[in-house]
Amino acid sequence: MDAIPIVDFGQYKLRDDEDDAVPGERLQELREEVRRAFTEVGFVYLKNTGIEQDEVDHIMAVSKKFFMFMEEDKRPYSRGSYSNSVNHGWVSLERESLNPRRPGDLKEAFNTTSLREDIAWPSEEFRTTLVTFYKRCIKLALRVLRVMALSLGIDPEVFLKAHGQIGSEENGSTLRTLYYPPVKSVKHDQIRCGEHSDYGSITLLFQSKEEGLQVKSRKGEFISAPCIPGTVLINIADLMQRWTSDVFVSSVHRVRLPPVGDSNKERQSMTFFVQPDDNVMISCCDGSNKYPPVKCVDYLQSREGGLAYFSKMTPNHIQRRCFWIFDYIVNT
Ligand SMILES: O=C(O)CCC(=O)C(=O)O
Ligand SMILES: [Fe+2]
Repeated sequence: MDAIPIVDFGQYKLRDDEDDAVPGERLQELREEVRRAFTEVGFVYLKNTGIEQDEVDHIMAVSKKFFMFMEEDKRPYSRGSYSNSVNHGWVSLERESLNPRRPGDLKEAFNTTSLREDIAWPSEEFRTTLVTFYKRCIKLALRVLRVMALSLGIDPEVFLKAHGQIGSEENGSTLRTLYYPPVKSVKHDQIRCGEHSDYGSITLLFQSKEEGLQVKSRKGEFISAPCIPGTVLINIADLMQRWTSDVFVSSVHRVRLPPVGDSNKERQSMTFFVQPDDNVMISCCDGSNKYPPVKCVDYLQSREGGLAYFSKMTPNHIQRRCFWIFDYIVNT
């Protein structure tokens, strides 16, 4: 399978009146399709999830109001300025290179990592909109995780239990709203978002209609993953690949520049990066010893720039990480 499949999630869509635990038999077809997508491509479009395109468009419109603020009005909300939530807040243009061999990504982002009441938000509208959507994403993510466990023939609670504290300070799951501004000047090799795979368990991805997202197929070619209105694109992340002993694959993806002639087109997207609870031990779910057990928070920190990881990085990568840490220290 080379294309990203579209799977109908209607059997298990978010409904106000329904409990999360739907009998496994009702999900029979769904689990087979999900297994196929995640073992062969690592990405799937889910339709009929209960999250409608209007809702997504509205959150992007509210996010855009923030991205349109003057630089100095965004700066107080920078990532690094929230003492209890290091990953929460605004990430400025070119600040990150998801592929460290490339110059900084041509994107801005705002991470919602904490739902605490006592943190400052740029506006009440922004806060309620993002916090409400964060909670909607949790509900959908837990349903997807349940189907994934069923599709592997393991106890359906295995993944759910490991995400039992999602939405609290004991779990680092993050809703990221992204803004790709019109492209004015481009450095050599610079793109909107460099090649990378995500770190945690799964990612829920929502896009505006402007194309750019590409996923690396098993043949090693980048295939385009456009917005299909009304669907949610879900992908496997690295910790889930490890957890499933490489049965589910975490695929590399990127966001290319707009085609010449469309460079004034901005783009928006939102990602909900789902992670297990910080203190959960992740051991291969098939009972094998393919990878030794690892504590979730240790794994994620090593991926996000822990010292142990420095030995594997290129000088360019180390330089960027040091810059990020310096930035964090200066801002706190
Ligand atoms: O903007 C997109 O479509 C994808 C962004 C992404 O892959 C990420 O932030 O991890
Ligand atoms: Fe990603």
